[in-house]
Amino acid sequence: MQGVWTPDQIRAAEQRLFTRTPEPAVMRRAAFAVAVQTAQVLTEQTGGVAGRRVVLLVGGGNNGGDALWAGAFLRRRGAAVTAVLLSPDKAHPAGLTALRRARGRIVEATGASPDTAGIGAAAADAVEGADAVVDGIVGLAARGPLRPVAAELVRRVTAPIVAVDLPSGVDPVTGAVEGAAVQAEVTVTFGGRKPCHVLGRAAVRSGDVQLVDIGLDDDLGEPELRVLEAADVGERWPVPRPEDDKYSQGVIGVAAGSATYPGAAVLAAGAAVRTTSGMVRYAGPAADVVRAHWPEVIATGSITDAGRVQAWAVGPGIGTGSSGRDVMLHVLRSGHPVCADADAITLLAKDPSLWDAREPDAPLVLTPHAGEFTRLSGDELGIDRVGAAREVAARYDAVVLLKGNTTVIAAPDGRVLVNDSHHAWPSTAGSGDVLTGMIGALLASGVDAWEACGYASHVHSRAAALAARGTGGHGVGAPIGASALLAGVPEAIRTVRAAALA
Ligand SMILES: NC(=O)C1=CN([C@@H]2O[C@H](COP(=O)(O)OP(=O)(O)OC[C@H]3O[C@@H](n4cnc5c(N)ncnc54)[C@H](O)[C@@H]3O)[C@@H](O)[C@H]2O)[C@@H](O)CC1
Ligand SMILES: [K+]
Repeated sequence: MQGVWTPDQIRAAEQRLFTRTPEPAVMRRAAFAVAVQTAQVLTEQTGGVAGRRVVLLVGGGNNGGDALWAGAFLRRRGAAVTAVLLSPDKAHPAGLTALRRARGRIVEATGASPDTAGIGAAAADAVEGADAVVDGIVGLAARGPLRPVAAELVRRVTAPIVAVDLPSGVDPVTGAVEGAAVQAEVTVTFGGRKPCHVLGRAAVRSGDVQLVDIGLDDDLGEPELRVLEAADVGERWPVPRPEDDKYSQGVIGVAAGSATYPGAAVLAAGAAVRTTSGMVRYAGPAADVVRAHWPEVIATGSITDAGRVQAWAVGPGIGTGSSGRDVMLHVLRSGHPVCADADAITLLAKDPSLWDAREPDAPLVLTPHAGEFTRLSGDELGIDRVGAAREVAARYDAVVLLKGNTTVIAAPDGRVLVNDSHHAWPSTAGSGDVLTGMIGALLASGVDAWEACGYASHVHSRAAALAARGTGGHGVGAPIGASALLAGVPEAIRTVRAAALA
């Protein structure tokens, strides 16, 4: 599991670190790692470091200081280094001295012979001719979109960029990207990942995130967000043990679909079949169609005849009328863990009396997309998706899995898991029905609700990528439907289990 800390948490930890290790020593360690990564990028792209042209974009804070020091280290490897200063009077003094001593070149962004955008000729030439760029414009202190000169320089870069701490132009806390922002090849970050490395478009802008140990670990405290790695998921994925039988692994009930729209039922029930080896029951008007697709599912027409289950997956395609409401009453009164999706969420949002049917201690998972989330919360979903999911999770005492390119999974006690798949293959009709079946099956096998959402979400996006990219998960990929995603689930489970065993 990877931890993610807010800039405030990182700064507080840094202050404690500086009582043991002097700040300049910490900065040099950070900058050295930036230099190593830049050398690697240069070698990959141009076959070497000596004689290659490196441009440092240097803002007026310590982020720029890191870049200047990195430039001094790169001079020792023979690179030709030009620092472009965005705030010449605020540039980090010790970093500037180090670069000068190493015979780096220093120019001002808005220096002599400016062009129509106000960029000086020397800076414009340097950026245009660079083999690699180090982005030290702004780091933890970033506020709002990039200022115009910085934005203009970033737009002009065509060389690969190594971002210091985070790609300039993204919001460190929310991951929002408004206006120009660096698209990094690699981001070298220090002490702990920050939210922008794992949230939304900023995660994509970060490229490959390299975490450098600067000695902060003991001072960081509880992370703000957590990210599951393949091995975490594989380690805990339920598989049959020698002493197991079909009942001991959990029986899941699926209440989804309708006679007119049986697809949701087929997908959710099929997902449950492929997620664990326990038993799957289906209750609803699509029983015949479900049985025809999945002979292993015990299907019945009415929820009252469903038989014993250990968890329910409910909602996709059940409608928002009185029969859907009856289904909701039944599953909420059962006292078993429930994963409520789609129409189940709409029903809960429009009919608050349904909440009274819920057994107070039974875990409830809500898996809204943005529109359903708005119905639940009563507010438009803004940029702070993490805060919004946390608030709704606490309000309803439920685990909230907020769908989107970055999936946010908030527990009622405030813990948040984030799943950013760095691709969008799961965004296809029916994909949510598959996720619901997967979460339900994990709940039935006794996995904690918050963790079940994290595991299912991770495997779900992995399955989509495998399906889109073909065997082995490589290549450019082609659009998939939810059935293909579902077919990718077993291979996705194999890959996470292999990671756990490696
Ligand atoms: N404190 C330390 O010794 C360490 C700090 N580290 C570095 O220090 C950074 C934080 O340094 P600072 O607190 O000095 O702050 P930053 O360097 O992040 O930013 C400060 C500067 O950016 C400008 N700025 C803010 N928003 C901007 C925007 N939207 N467009 C353009 N410019 C903008 C500010 O006016 C200011 O000049 C970290 O990100 C990391 O790179 C690392 O060296 C590790 C150790
Ligand atoms: K930066």
